Amino acid sequence: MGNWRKSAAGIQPRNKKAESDMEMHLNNLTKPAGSLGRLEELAVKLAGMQGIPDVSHPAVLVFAGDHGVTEEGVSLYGQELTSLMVKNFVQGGAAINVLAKEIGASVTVTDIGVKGETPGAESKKVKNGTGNIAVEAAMSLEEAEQALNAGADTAAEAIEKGAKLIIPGDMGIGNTTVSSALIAAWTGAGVNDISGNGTGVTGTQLRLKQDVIRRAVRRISCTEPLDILAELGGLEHAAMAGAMIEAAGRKTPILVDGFIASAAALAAEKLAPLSKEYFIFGHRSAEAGHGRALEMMGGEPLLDLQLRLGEGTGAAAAYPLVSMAAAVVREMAVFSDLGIDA
Ligand SMILES: O=C(O)c1ccc[n+]([C@@H]2O[C@H](COP(=O)([O-])O)[C@@H](O)[C@H]2O)c1
Ligand SMILES: Cc1cc2nc[nH]c2cc1C
Repeated sequence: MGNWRKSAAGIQPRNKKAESDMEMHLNNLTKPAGSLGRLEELAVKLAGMQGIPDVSHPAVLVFAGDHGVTEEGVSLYGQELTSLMVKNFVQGGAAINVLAKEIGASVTVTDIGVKGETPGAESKKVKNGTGNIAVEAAMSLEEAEQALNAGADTAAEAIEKGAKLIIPGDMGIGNTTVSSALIAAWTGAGVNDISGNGTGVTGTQLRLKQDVIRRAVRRISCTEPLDILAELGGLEHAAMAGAMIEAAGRKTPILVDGFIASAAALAAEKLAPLSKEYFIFGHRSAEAGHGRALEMMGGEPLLDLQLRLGEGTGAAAAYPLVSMAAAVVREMAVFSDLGIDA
C-alpha cells in the first residue's frame, strides 16, 4: 500500500549539476544556441529530474470521485454522470482514451469515491462521495490520508510497470467548485477571480456557485494543508496529489493537466513542497482561475488550446512536446560529429 508521507520525505530536488551539463550538451547540438526555445528548457528540467531524459511509456491515471456539494446546484450535470463517464473510460470511449491512444499512453481508471457502482474500474473507493463543503467537511483526515495513499499506490504501480512519466487525470461532477475552494483557500484569491463555468454554468447559476464557494471557504478556519484538503477537497484531488508526491519521490516527471489537476498539484505542493520540482504544466485550461493557480506555482503551461475538459486531456495533448524534448537531446548530432568546433 502506498505511503504518501514516506514518499514525500524522500523527494530530492532536481539535480542542478545534471541541468548545467544538459545546458552544455544543448549548446553542442547541431543548431544555433537556444534555437529550440522551450524544448531546451524542458530538456534541462528533465535532465534535473532523470539524468538522461526518458519519458517513454506515459501512464494516464484517472481518478474519479463524487461531490456532496452538487446538491447545491453548482453543476450543469448530476452526480450520476460521474459513474457513467467511468463506464465510458472503462469501455475506451472518452476523449482521454482517444488522446492516450494517439500518444501511446496506458490509461488506468480508479474509483476513489464515486457514488454507486463502477464495474471495470480499479476500486480504491474511500467512500460514496464527499460531504457538501458548503456546510460540512468533505472528508475526515483519515479519509484524506487513505485517498492520498491510494493515489501514491496507483502511481507506484504504473512506474514499477515502466512508466517514465505520469499524467494524473480527474473525473467528478462538481469538482470545479471544489477546486476553486481549494485554490481560494491556498492563494487568498477572491472567489470571483478563481471560479468559472465548469461544465457550462453561467448567469445566476454561476453566481450561486460562487456563493457556495465563498460559504465553504468562510466556514473553515484551519491552516494546515491536510486539514484544508480534508475540509474542502475532493477524493480525486487527494488521490491525484498522492500520485504526484509518489512520482516526485521516484524522480518521475508529472505532466499536469488543467484546472482540477492544478488544484491537486497545489495540494501536493502544500503537503510536500519539493514535489513541485517534478511538475511540467501541460496546458492552460479555459476555466477562469487556472491562471491564478499556475501563478502560485510559477507554472508556464506548454499549450493554450482552450480545452476545459479535465480527464488528463490537456496534458496528453502536450505530451508530444515533452517527448520531442527528450528525443532531441538523445538523438541529435553534435557539432564535433561534423568536424566543427561548437
Ligand atoms: O480540468 C479542467 O480544466 C476542467 C475544467 C472544466 C471542467 N472540467 C471537468 O468537468 C467536470 C466538473 O465540472 P462541474 O461543472 O461539474 O464542476 C469534471 O469532471 C472535470 O473533469 C475540467
Ligand atoms: C460528458 C462529460 C465528460 C467529462 N469528462 C470530464 N468531465 C466531464 C463532464 C461531462 C459532463
